[in-house]
Amino acid sequence: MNSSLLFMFKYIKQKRWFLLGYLALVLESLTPIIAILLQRDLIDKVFIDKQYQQFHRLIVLYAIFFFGPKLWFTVRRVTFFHISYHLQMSLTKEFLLKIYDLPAVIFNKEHVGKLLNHIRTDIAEASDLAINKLLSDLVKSIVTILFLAYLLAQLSLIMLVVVITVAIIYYLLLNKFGDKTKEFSQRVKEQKAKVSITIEESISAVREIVAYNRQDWQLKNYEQKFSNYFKAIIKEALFKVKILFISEPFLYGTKLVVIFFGAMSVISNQISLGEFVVSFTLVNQLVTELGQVFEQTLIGRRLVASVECIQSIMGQESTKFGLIDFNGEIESIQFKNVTFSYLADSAPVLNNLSIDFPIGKKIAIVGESGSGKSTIAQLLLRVYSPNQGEVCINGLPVTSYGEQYPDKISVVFQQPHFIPSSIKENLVFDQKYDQLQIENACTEMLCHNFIVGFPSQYETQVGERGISLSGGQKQRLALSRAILKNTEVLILDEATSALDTETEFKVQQNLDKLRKGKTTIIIAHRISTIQNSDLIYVLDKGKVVAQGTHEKLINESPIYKKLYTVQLS
Ligand SMILES: Nc1ncnc2c1ncn2[C@@H]1O[C@H](COP(=O)(O)OP(=O)(O)OP(=O)(O)O)[C@@H](O)[C@H]1O
Repeated sequence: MNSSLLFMFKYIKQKRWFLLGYLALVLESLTPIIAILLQRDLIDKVFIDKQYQQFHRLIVLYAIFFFGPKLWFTVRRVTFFHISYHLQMSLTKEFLLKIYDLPAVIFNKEHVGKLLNHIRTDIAEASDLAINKLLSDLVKSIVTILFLAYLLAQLSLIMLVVVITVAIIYYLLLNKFGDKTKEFSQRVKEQKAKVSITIEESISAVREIVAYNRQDWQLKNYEQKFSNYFKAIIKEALFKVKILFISEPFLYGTKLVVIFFGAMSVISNQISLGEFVVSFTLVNQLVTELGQVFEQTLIGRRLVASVECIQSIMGQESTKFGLIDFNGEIESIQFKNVTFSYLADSAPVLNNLSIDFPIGKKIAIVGESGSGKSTIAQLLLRVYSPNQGEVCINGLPVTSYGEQYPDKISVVFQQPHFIPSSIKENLVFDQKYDQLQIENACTEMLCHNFIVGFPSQYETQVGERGISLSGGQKQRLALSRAILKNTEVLILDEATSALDTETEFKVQQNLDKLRKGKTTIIIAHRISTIQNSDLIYVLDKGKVVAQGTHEKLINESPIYKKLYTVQLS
C-alpha cells in the first residue's frame, strides 16, 4: 500500500493544500476530546461536588466544542476533495501522455475499451482512495487514536491495555484478510473492464450490428459479461460480510470488559464516577476509531489493485528515440534490407525490403491489398521499428532523431480523425495560420465551397454534437491540414480513395502544383491516382518486384499491368 501511495504522491500538484487539510484534521480530532473532558467536569464538579456556578460555563463550552468538529470536518472534506480531483486530472494527463509515447505494438494487445476503463474507473478510484480515504480519513483516525490513547493513559492504564489488545487483534485480522481483499477487488475490476469493452464495442459497431440484425446476439454477449461482473461483486460483498461477522463481536466484547473493569474501579474508589464515564467514552471512541482504521486499511488494498492496473500501462517502457537535432533538410530516405512483422511469431510483412525514395519527387507505392504498402508508411513515421535492417534518413536511422522529426514528415490517412471542435481548429491543430492561408489551402483541396455552405462556416463544429462529414469531405479537410503544415515529406495513404474520379483528379493536380520540388509518397490502389508519378514501386508480399515510370511498368511488370487493366475494365 505504501508503494501505491508513493506512486500517487508523485502526481499530486496541490501539495500546499495539505497544510490546510491537516490543520482542519487535527482540530477536528481534538475537539471531541475536549468535549469529553468537559463532560467529566460536568459530572465531577457540577453533579458530584455541586459547584453549580460552573454549569453555564461548561454548557456553553460544550456547545462550542460540539459544533466545532462539523466545521473542521467540512473544511477537511472540501480541501481533500479539491486535491483528489486535481490528482485525477494530472494522473489522467500523464496517462494520456504515456499512451502517446508507447510503442504502437502495444495497441495490438490493449483494447481501447480497457484503456478507457483505466481512466474512467481506476484513475478515478485510485485518486479518491489515496486522498479522501487514506491520506484524509485514515490519518484522521490515527491522529484521533493518538490523542485519545494519550488521554486514556492518564486515566486508566488497564483500559489502555485493553485497547492495545484490540489493536493487535485488528492487525492480525488485517494480515489474514488483506491480500484476499485485494484479490476480490482485482477480480471485480477485470469483470468490470470486460463489461466496459462490450459496451464500447456495442456502440462503435452499431452499424454492423443493426445491418446484420445481430442485436440479440450482442445483448446476450453483454448480459453474459454483466452476469460475470455481478457474480464477482457478490463474492466480494460476501467476503466483506464474513470479515464483519468476525470483527464486530469482539468490539462489543471489548466494551463489556471496559464496563466491568471501570465499575470495579469506581466501587473500590480508585477512580471517580466522572473519570469512569470519561474513560468509557474514550475507550468506546478509541475502539470505533480502530475499527475505522481496520476498514480503511482494507479499502487501501483496493487502492493497490487500482494502482496496479494503472501501472500496467504507465510502467511500460516508452518508445525511445534519439536526441540528434534535425536542423538541416532531408536529403535521402532509404529502407535498407528491412524485415518487419507486427507479431513476433507471424510471417514478415516486409521481407528484406530495400527502397530509395528520391528527394523532391512524387513516388508511388502500389500492390495488392495486404502487400505491405501502409506498413512502409508506418515505419517511416516511426510508429513501428524494423525487426531487421534500417529505415534511414540522411544516412541515420529514423529512430535516432529527436523531437523535430515529426515536423519533417506529415501523413494523410484513408480515414482521418477529427477532434470534436470547429473545422478551423481541426485544420490549424494548434499552429498559427491566418484566415487567408487556411482558406487558400481549403480552396486548393476543394473543400472551401462546402465549408462556406455551412451556417457557421469555418467555425462549424465537427464530431460529437457537431455536423457529420462525408468520407470524401473528411479526406479533403485532412489534405488541407497537410497542405497547411507543408512538411518536407508528405505521405498520402489512400488519402483520396473516397473522392469521385473527377474530384480526385482535380485534387491531385493541385497537390502536384503545391508539392512541386517536395517529396510526396503516395500509397494508392487506383493507378489513375499515381500514373504521373516520377517513380512507382510495385510491391508484392513485402518485396519490391518492379520499379519505374507508368509507361515502363506497363511493359515490364505483369503485376502492375494486371492492376492497371483490371481497373480499366
Ligand atoms: N496493426 C497490425 N497488426 C497486425 N498485423 C497487421 C497490422 N497492420 C497490418 N497488418 C498486416 O500486415 C499486412 C500488410 O498490411 P498493410 O496495411 O501494410 O497492407 P497494404 O498493402 O497497405 O494493404 P491495403 O491495400 O489493403 O491497405 C497485412 O497482412 C495485415 O493483415
